[in-house]
Amino acid sequence: MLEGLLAPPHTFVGEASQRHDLQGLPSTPRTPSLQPKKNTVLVSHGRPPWYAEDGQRTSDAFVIGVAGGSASGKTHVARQIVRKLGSIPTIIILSQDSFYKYHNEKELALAHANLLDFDHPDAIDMPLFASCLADLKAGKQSNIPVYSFAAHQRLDETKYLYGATIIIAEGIMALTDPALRALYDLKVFVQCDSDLMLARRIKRDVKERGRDVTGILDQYLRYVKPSYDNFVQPSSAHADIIVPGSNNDVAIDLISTHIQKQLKERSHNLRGKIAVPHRYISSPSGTSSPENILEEEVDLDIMRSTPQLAGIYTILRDRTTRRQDFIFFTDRLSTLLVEHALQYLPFVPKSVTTPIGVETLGKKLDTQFICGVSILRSGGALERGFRRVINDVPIGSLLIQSDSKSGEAMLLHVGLPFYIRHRHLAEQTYVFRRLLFPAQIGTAAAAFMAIRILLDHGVQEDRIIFVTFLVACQGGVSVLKRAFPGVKIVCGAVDNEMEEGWLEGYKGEGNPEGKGRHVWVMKPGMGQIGVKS
Ligand SMILES: Nc1ncnc2c1ncn2[C@@H]1O[C@H](COP(=O)(O)OP(=O)(O)O)[C@@H](O)[C@H]1O
Ligand SMILES: O=c1ccn([C@@H]2O[C@H](COP(=O)(O)O)[C@@H](O)[C@H]2O)c(=O)[nH]1
Repeated sequence: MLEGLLAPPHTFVGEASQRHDLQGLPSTPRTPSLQPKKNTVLVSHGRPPWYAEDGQRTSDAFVIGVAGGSASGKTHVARQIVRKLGSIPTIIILSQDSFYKYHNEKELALAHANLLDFDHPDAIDMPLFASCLADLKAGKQSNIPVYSFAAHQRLDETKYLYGATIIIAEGIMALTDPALRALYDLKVFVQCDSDLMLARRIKRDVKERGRDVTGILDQYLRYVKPSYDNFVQPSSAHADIIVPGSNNDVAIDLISTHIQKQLKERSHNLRGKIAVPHRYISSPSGTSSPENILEEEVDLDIMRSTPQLAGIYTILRDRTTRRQDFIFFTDRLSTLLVEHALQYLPFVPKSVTTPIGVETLGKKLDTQFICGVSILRSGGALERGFRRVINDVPIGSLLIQSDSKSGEAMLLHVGLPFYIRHRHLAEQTYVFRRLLFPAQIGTAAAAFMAIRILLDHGVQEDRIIFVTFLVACQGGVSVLKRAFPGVKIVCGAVDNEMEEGWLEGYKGEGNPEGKGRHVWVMKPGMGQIGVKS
């Protein structure tokens, strides 16, 4: 009995990362709903690899700090930069407003009477702002606070963010704090006339923040203007670029060009490096079979072949197999694989008393922290087996696809379970195992990316168990093990390697002239698993 195979209670706070497609956005906003949202990972066409062949991250996110008075146009500048950058894979506009401190009853009463100073640097939780920004810059996840302007309060939820190539941190105090300034690659100050800022603030706060004109003016004279003069305006001395608060298209063009140049210098082509078969495997000596090479040199756990296992694979490879049989045997195979993979979970001795009163020593699972992550869409087939073997297990998903032009793996969606999203859980779980499910390891590019994502979140390498139906390319899997030696790879079968090929006449997305397409194909005669769904 697998006692203890229960998920911890799901006390979810915060949302999964929301992603917004920027493709097709007009160059000037038409409706507010088309504005790039703050505190959300904005995705254009997917995120290409952000790590090298050795599995290590190649660079931090590029961070821009944008400061200026209230309603000077900081958000407008940030959004225009996002629009101009268009094809940048992933961007976050991180707002300092999220980091206003929690207010007690007394402070709330003052806030609603416009008697609380929100414009002093102490009103903002600067250490939290800096640590969230530092995590995001370093490619880690962050669960940032959510603040309500209408309620003047930090809410009981957080927002999960992960995976930005560029971060624009904006706020009135974005340049006042030395710890924040140290995180920026580019510092921008938006300079605007005070009367224009006041006029804009009245319009905006009435429309968007549930305020009345008298209250806005009281607050402005008491706190906003003095703070601007004492703290905000002086911080412009730290800026690399001063941008005007209106008619600022030229300045935004210059900033965008600078960012593009910086990113170009950091870019690289990963796939060309990791998809080389046999790159790290010495050539087979004598009669070594692919299975032996993989088991000995790559430390792969290939399930022992039994007549029943061979029978299942034969059915799955048979082109005449009916759809319902294919699904049935896929489920059976996934159950066998997951049962086999459970050996990597920690078990401790447990003594129980039997119905006839005899004490007997057994085992019990020594962790509650188990979850699954599927790589969509092929990994979905293994989920059923996983659910059958482990009760109530949370399963997340990653959508990773190859770019039609470059062949590079592209991350399109991250939907991770609660305790991978929260770093303190991921890091403290010394008994934690994560099961990761691609159906088939081919070039390993998607598997490589999936492992990097888990490591970015704080999951320990030796607690990642990679379960797959088929290893189809020796080169791919060896590169994977070379980069992440601690990861366990469990598979049911090994097929001959895949070949890189050129599909002549392919006409489609990214290739309108039909000049052909770079593809990976199985060598002639090889069966395919997981294509009949
Ligand atoms: N360059 C600009 N041209 C026209 N209107 C602008 C410009 N910059 C900002 N605004 C308007 O001013 C208001 C406040 O701008 P916003 O970017 O929200 O300010 P901040 O983020 O600095 O508080 C918004 O209604 C915005 O549309
Ligand atoms: O509960 C709150 C918190 C803040 N404010 C005011 O907001 C601005 C900063 O936001 P911008 O988007 O940069 O304008 C600041 O001047 C505070 O006075 C608030 O009114 N209520």
